[in-house]
Amino acid sequence: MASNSKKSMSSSKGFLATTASIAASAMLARSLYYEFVPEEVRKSMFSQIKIFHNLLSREFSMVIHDKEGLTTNNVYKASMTYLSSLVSHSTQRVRVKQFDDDKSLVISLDSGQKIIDVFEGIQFKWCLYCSRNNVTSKDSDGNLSFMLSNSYSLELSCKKEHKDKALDVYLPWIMNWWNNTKNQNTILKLFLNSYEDWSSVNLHHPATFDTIAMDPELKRTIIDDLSKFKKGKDYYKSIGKTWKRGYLLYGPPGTGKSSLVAAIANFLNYNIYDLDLAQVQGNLQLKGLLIEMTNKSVIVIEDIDCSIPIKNRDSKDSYSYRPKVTLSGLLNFVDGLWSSCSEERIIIFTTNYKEQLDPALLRAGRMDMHIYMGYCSPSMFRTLVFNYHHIEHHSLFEQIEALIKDLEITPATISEHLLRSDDVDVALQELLKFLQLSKQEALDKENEKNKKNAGKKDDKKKKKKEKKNVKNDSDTDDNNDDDDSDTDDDDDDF
Ligand SMILES: Nc1ncnc2c1ncn2[C@@H]1O[C@H](COP(=O)(O)OP(=O)(O)OP(=O)(O)O)[C@@H](O)[C@H]1O
Repeated sequence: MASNSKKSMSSSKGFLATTASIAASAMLARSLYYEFVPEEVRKSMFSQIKIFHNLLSREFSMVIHDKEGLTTNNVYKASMTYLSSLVSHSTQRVRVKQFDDDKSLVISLDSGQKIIDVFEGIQFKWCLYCSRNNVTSKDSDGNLSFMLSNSYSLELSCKKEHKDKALDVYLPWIMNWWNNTKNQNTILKLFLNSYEDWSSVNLHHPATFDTIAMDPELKRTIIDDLSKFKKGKDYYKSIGKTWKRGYLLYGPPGTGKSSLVAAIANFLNYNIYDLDLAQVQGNLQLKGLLIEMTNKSVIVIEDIDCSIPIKNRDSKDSYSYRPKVTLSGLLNFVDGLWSSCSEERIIIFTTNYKEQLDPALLRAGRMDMHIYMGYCSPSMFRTLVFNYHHIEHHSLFEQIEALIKDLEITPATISEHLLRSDDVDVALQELLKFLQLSKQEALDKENEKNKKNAGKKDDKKKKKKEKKNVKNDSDTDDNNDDDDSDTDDDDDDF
């Protein structure tokens, strides 16, 4: 550990300066807090840290592991959340990890990286360590499989003379800070995978069920389904099912599938894990990513038809394809044993081509709801106008809606036109022109097609006629031949 720490010191210099100034500005608030640390917080805190007594060193240090068995250690959570609040002010790139049972954001530093926090004039050094452990698991057939899992620990150290301050004031202060901040509203996160890690950005997608344009009845059904799911902990337990739900969103591009995913996350107040299967090296890594995800999350795999080889399970061709993640690996991910290691999750697949998916993915019970996102209807148009211009009536609505009924226009295209001007009259005029033009183009195409078809029909008729004529000719010839032969015969007879 010591050599690791030394290595990382130099690389974190710029960051330390930022941290120090933040720490100084937080000082006043701290002194108000730490006097009110409840006794039970202090007691449970001491059970979660390991103190090291090194008689030869002039430093005091303690280690806080991320987990005790399967439960995440609260002191670790609090410390990491606190450190992340310091780090989030710096510009350095960090990886983000979130804890299982609450929404507190945690930024995990690179292993070995140090943070120095100055508290009441005392320097406290924090260092994060990561170790890889072998985890053994058994599948339903009793086969053993092994995988590597990361475990983290934080080391806190300071001069020996400040040991009491660290244990009696600094750590309890952090615990108290955490208890006070964790109930505040947090910003949702969008997690993206790169190989075996997740990184995140803030999710600021404004889509809600109010702004999604879709069939009102279908919208109500989805909202009811999600509400039932959210309150369903006991229900899922009573029926012996993992507390999760699967949705398949399908339809042409630009009909709002991604927007619906964001609306679902905003509705449930869940983070989104946007799983890119192309980044995953194999089924084992997929399991690893699954384990890293937290409860209360929406997992989305976009364009599932492009992500996984279609119908690859029985096909001999699958050997030549060699997919990184196989269909069976994905099915295990969706509802295999490993998927039950967490709860309160929504899994969403999106596709433009539902008919191309392997039936195994569509099987009843795997994806609980199949939701079709279609072309814009008049009622969807009204939702979009209201979103962008906050109006419910306009003299052009009737004309526009009549055209929308006749055309296959995506909500994305309508949105794009509505956004072209802040002036609703201008925007709707432009949209009307565009729709009229589209209608004209559609009519021209139709006419062209009809002409072609008519041409083909004429050709066919012509060919039929020609064939008939040829046949008639040959029949006549045959008859003539017959006549001839008769004559010949006659000749012979003669
Ligand atoms: N049903 C809808 N309701 C509201 N806005 C929509 C809808 N469909 C599309 N939009 C608008 O069009 C944009 C693109 O739509 P979105 O990305 O959600 O479509 P998609 O179906 O996921 O497309 P793709 O299949 O290409 O990923 C959105 O940002 C949104 O502004």
